[in-house]
Amino acid sequence: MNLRVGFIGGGNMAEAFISAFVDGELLLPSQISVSDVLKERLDYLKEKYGVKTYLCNLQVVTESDVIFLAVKPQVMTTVLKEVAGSLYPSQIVVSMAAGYPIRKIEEIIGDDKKVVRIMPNILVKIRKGVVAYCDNKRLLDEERKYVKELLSTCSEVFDLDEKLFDAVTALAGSGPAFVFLILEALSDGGVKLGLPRDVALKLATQVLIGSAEMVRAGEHPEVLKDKVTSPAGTTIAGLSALEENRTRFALIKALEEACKRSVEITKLVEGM
Ligand SMILES: NC(=O)C1=CN([C@@H]2O[C@H](COP(=O)(O)OP(=O)(O)OC[C@H]3O[C@@H](n4cnc5c(N)ncnc54)[C@H](OP(=O)(O)O)[C@@H]3O)[C@@H](O)[C@H]2O)C=CC1
Ligand SMILES: O=C(O)[C@@H]1CCC=N1
Repeated sequence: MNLRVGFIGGGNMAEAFISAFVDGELLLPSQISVSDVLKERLDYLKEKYGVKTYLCNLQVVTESDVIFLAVKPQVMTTVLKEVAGSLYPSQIVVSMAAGYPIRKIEEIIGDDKKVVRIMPNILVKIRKGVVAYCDNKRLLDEERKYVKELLSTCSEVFDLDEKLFDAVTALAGSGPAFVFLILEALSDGGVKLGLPRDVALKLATQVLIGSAEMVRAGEHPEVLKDKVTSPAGTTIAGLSALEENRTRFALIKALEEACKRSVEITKLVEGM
């Protein structure tokens, strides 16, 4: 299968996918079309990736077999109502909007349409993302396979029940922002101790990458943590400060709050 792919909304996530698809040579720029309300944004995407761009969302619908909806959840209802009459049951609609359920999409465009809901993260841009995947069972096996292949070129794809999407949104969707904050804070700590800013950021980044790689290689973080921590040494002094400041609790709470917000967004959009 070699389908035409469209994006409605040409913001951060659309660019992350476009960049991954084009740079990964999975799709030709001529197979990709994008629409947005901002002409400057479209000019930027056309110049950088060579994709086709339109101010009209319906043009993307006309030109695409797979249509990614990459607008904010609060804009989804308007966009879905706009495109509903132009969609064919053969087209595949892929929504990445946080908190926007499949049943709401079907309510607007019809439950005869092929609908996929994903929760990606910004790391797809460098083809190291994760994507949670579910669909409304209307896709043919080969279509489902194609969409997942497309997504797996830039991410690890997890088949998950839609009821887990609020939790996945918190951990995987929002997660990179929490990690960027941690990286920034570690760099600041280094600067406070006298390290040059660029050295501090590079050290913090390498520590994070290496630590994640060790966990990925199979050892549990708790075991690894103990290997770093000498009796009466430096690490336990630092860990003790983290515990005193309830760092674990703060991270758990961050995920709970992000998840709660995803549920709130669902309630909000269901009233639209
Ligand atoms: N950013 C992330 O890391 C992640 C985001 N998501 C989801 O992806 C979706 C997109 O997020 P993100 O890329 O960050 O958002 P952005 O705001 O960066 O991109 C959305 C784009 O859509 C444009 N837009 C607004 N209204 C319309 C319209 N009616 N028709 C066409 N385009 C329109 C916006 O223009 P303008 O700015 O002028 O409004 C903007 O350029 C969201 O639903 C979000 O929940 C999911 C996982 C991760
Ligand atoms: O902040 C948000 O709402 C979006 C969804 C997950 C990441 N960014």
